[in-house]
Amino acid sequence: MEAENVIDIQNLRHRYKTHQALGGVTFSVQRQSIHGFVGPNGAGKTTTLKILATLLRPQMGSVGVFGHDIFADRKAVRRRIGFMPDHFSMYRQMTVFEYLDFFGAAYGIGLKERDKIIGDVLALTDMAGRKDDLINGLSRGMQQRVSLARVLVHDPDLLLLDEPASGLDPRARIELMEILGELRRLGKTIFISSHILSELATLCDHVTILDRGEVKYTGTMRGLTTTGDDLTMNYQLTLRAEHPATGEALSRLPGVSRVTPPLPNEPRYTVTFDRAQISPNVILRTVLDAGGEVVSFTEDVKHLNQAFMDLTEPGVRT
Ligand SMILES: Nc1ncnc2c1ncn2[C@@H]1O[C@H](COP(=O)(O)OP(=O)(O)OP(=O)(O)O)[C@@H](O)[C@H]1O
Repeated sequence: MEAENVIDIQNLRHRYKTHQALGGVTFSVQRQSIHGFVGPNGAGKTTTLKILATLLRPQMGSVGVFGHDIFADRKAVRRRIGFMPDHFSMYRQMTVFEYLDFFGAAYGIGLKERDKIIGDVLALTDMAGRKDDLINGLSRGMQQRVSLARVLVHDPDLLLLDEPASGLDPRARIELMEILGELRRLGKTIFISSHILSELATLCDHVTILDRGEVKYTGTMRGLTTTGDDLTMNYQLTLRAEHPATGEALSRLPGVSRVTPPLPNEPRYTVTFDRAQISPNVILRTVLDAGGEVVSFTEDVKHLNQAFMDLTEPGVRT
């Protein structure tokens, strides 16, 4: 049986001469999740990714990938990971096909099989029409896709992507996110770093926030944005027109601790409740029974950027 977690990091520490880059990092990544790894400049993201990619030896702590020790079993780990660094490597004078063929050969894939695999990864990254183009002449977004295609050539189970969306325009970024969503559907686990939490919000199901070498949050994306302790919830209720009877009915409900009155000319209420005692469905039914005409009823999530600011400290670590 394979380990439940694809990545398991326990108390990882890493120091560059006098500088402590990672100060006891612990988190895990579940199979077939898209796990965001977010932190400001100098947080230690690239250091962690390089360790996971077996390019940097961990100094203290334990790092397991698919149940293998990252250092003792590094050959077994390398076969199952695909690492995309934060910069595009050389080989710009090659065509897209030559580049992928080169890496396929380096992985020991035979000629015939290579042609098929390269065809598949070019189709997946939507680069089939560019296979004879020189890498040098491609846009940054296209180079990122080639870089991703390269990582896929040996069909790894875990993708380690260091800031793949940096420098991309909004369209290229959205297209990249769509490709990553497709890769997850194909059964891959994706660990992806970024400076920007909101950039990963719709893509990732889990996130770890790192600041100055320390984990500030690790868990579900949803857990990050629900307010306070996990049982207290806030919902925004917007009515077509002000309707005092609805507000009164909600205030009387057991489990509802607060109903903020609507602003003048804006019939929007914030309903705070304990979800151990009452469900959003019961609240909505109460509103309808009271005669309120509902325009929307949605969870009021703490804004992602605010969550990020709350968890990380000001200033850049260099
Ligand atoms: N080779 C190195 N020698 C000395 N210090 C280093 C080295 N590599 C990284 N550092 C330092 O370690 C800390 C963590 O760097 P790292 O590159 O892992 O952070 P990061 O989160 O990836 O940052 P960024 O988002 O800016 O790329 C930083 O303070 C950085 O200056």
